Amino acid sequence: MVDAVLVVSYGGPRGPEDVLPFMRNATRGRGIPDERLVEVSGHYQRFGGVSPINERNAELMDALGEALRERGLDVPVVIGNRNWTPYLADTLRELAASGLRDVRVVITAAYSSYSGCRQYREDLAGALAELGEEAEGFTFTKIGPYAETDGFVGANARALVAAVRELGGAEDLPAVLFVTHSIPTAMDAASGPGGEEGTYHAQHLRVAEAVAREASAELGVEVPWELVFCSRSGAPHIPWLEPDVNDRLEELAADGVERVVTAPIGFINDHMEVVFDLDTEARETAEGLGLGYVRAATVGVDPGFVALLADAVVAGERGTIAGMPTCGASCCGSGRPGAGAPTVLDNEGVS
Ligand SMILES: CC1=C(CCC(=O)O)c2cc3nc(cc4[nH]c(cc5[nH]c(cc1n2)c(C)c5CCC(=O)O)c(CCC(=O)O)c4C)C(CCC(=O)O)=C3C
Ligand SMILES: [Fe+2]
Repeated sequence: MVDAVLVVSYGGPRGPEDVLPFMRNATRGRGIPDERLVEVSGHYQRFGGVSPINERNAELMDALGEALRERGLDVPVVIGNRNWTPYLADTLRELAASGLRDVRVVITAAYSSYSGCRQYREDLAGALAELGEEAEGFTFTKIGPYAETDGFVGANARALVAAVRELGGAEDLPAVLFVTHSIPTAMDAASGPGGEEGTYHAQHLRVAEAVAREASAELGVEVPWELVFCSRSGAPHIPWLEPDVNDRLEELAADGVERVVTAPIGFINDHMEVVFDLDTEARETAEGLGLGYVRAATVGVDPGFVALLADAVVAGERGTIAGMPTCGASCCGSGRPGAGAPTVLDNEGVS
C-alpha cells in the first residue's frame, strides 16, 4: 500500500524577511564564509526575496499527482523541506495525524552526492527523531538518484535541441556548456554507492554524453560539449569542482567561439542557481564578451521526466527502473574530515 508521496526539497525564501533566516539555516555548521552568505542573500533580494523553488516544486507536485492518478495511484502528494517552510518535521507530523504512514519519497535532486542524496535522508531521519513517538509506523521508500535514466536524459536532450535551434541551429553550431552545482572535491570523492570514486562527477559526464548524443542525432551534427560548474562556496583554500562557468566563457571567447548554450543538467528545475548564476551572472559575462547566449530549459515538468518519477514511485524499488542506482545505507559521505558515521541512516525504512 502507498498512502502518500512525499517530495523532499531544499526550500527557499518566500519574501525579503525570509532571506536571512533561510541563509542561516542553509549555512549552519557548513564552514561558509560570511561574505558568501551576504553575497547569496543579495542574489535572493534581487528577486524580491523570493526563491523560484517553491513555485516550481508546486508545479512538479501537480504534474506528478496527475501522472500517478493516470497510473491508478490516487494519493496526496505533499512536500517537506530541509531549510525552509514547510519543514520536513511539520509535514511528517501532518502525515502521522492523517494516518498516512507508507510513504514514497521523491527528492528534488537527481545525482548522488552528500548534498543531494544522503543529507536528505539524514534530514528525514532527523525529522523522525524530532517526532519521537508520533513517528512510529512510518515506512519511507525513496526513489532515485534518477539522473542516469532515459526519462531524465531525454528531457534534457529535447531542451538542448530547442536551445541550439534558438541560437542558429546546426549551421551555426554553438559550444555547449553542461552546467551543474560545484561541490568540494572531497564531497565528490565520497559520493555514490561506495567504492567507486567521484560518482557525482562521473554521473554528470555520463549524462552529458548521453544528452549530447541524443541531441546530436536529432540535429544531424555532432554537438561539441563540456561540463562546467556554478555556485561554488566554501573557503577559498578548499578545492571545489572546476571550471566555473564564467571562467570558461572567457576562455571560449578568447579562443574565438561566438555562441554558447548553457544546459543546466545538474538542476531539475529553475532554482536560484539557474535564474541567478546562469540567467543573470553568466548571461552578463557572455554579453560582456560579445558571445551569443541561450540557456537551455531545465527538465521541469517535461512529460517524459514526470513519467519517469511516476513510474519509479509506482514501482517502489529503485532497481526496477533502468539507470537508477541503489545509493544505499552508507552512500554519499560529506567528505568533511571526521564526519563518517552513518548512524542516522541506520533508521529502518529510510532506504
Ligand atoms: C549538489 C548540490 C545541489 C543539487 C542537489 C539538490 O538540489 O539538493 C544543491 C542544490 C541547492 N542549493 C541551494 C541553495 C544553497 N546551497 C548552498 C550551499 C551548498 N550547496 C551545495 C551543493 C548542492 N546544492 C554545497 C556543497 C554547498 C556548501 C554548503 C554545504 O556543504 O552544504 C547555499 C549556501 C550559500 C552558498 O554557499 O551558496 C544555498 C543558499 C538550493 C536552493 C535554490 C533556490 O532557492 O532556488 C538548491 C536547490
Ligand atoms: Fe546548494
